[in-house]
Amino acid sequence: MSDDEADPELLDFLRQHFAKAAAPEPVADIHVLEGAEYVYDNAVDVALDMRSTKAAAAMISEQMQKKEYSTKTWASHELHPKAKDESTVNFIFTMDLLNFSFWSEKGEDERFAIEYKDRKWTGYWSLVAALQRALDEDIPITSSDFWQNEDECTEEVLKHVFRSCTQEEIPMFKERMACLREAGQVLYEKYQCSFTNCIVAANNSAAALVNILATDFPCFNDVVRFENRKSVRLLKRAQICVADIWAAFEGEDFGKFDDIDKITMFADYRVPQILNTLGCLWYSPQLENAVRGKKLIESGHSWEIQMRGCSIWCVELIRREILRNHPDTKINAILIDFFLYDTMKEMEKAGQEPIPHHRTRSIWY
Ligand SMILES: Nc1nc2c(c(CN[C@H]3C=C[C@H](O)[C@@H]3O)cn2[C@@H]2O[C@H](COP(=O)(O)O)[C@@H](O)[C@H]2O)c(=O)[nH]1
Repeated sequence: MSDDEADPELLDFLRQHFAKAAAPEPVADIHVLEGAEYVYDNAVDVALDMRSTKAAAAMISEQMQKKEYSTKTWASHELHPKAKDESTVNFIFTMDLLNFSFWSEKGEDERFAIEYKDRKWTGYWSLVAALQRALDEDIPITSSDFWQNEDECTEEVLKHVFRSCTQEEIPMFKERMACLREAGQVLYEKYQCSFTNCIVAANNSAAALVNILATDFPCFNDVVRFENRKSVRLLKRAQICVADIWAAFEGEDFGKFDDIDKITMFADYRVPQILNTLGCLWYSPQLENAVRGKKLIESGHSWEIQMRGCSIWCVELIRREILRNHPDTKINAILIDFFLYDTMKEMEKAGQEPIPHHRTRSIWY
């Protein structure tokens, strides 16, 4: 057994110990869907088109079957870690701490990009490439001890980790450094410096792990106030972190969750774009003009919340429609989301973006 592989007896002992010590209140839910439905019911600038949503469900179900889309697809991505051990858990935690706001207003050749394995990587993949490159350079970028060590993990070292091969540096560098410092501090204070202890404390509950992330790590607490009257939990990075672990471990070992289907779509800036392209999401003329004009939409603006909330609700309706036609399907909101994101990236690569994604700069997605 390699050092990294978890000893089942030790895991059980830790599970018992942490399950008692740090068990959050019995978690019924992550309360994301109810907030998304509220936003959908009260949205005036975004609407769902049911006919297109039904058609999308049929297309997605058929395409996912054809491509044999499953949790295995996650590790098939060239840059994603393949090892089924603690090093991958730490990689995913680091990655999803920083998995936000890669978009740029510069052209394809000037935008922030990471050079790795003789290729230029942009967007989300630039983050994954930067982390892999740092590990290749023996920089312990996925270690929370390192993040906490201000003598070793200096701003200069982090600038080196995220150095661009263009003139544009990574967006929100300072916020990313703050996320690492904060997470390192929380892991030190509450989880013996290891994220795997958060997984053990969640006791095989995806909802519990999402709530641990949202409660104990402020930079994961993606909650908005919709039109000053309702607090809505969107929890995009907390949810995608749990989903990435579930997919990377194919639902086993560190990725074993009894309630994984409580996880919703991850409200980012790519899936709303493809849902709009598929005709599922409709924008009011003012909103459509703002998106097409690549206007900056402030984080927390009603338009932004309507696009994010209605996207979560739309993917839920797609999931229910697929389940209605295929009662024994394994397809859940996570796999639908992963499929839609990957499909949108293929369209982007082919230069087929009928409408841009919306422009909001924030650490939440
Ligand atoms: N909803 C959703 N959002 C996702 C992803 C991913 C990548 N997940 C990988 C894991 C399994 C999948 O198969 C993917 O290969 C990144 N993002 C978000 O998109 C934005 C980056 O966009 P761009 O700058 O164009 O790369 C940014 O907000 C980032 O947080 C996803 O899957 N779903």
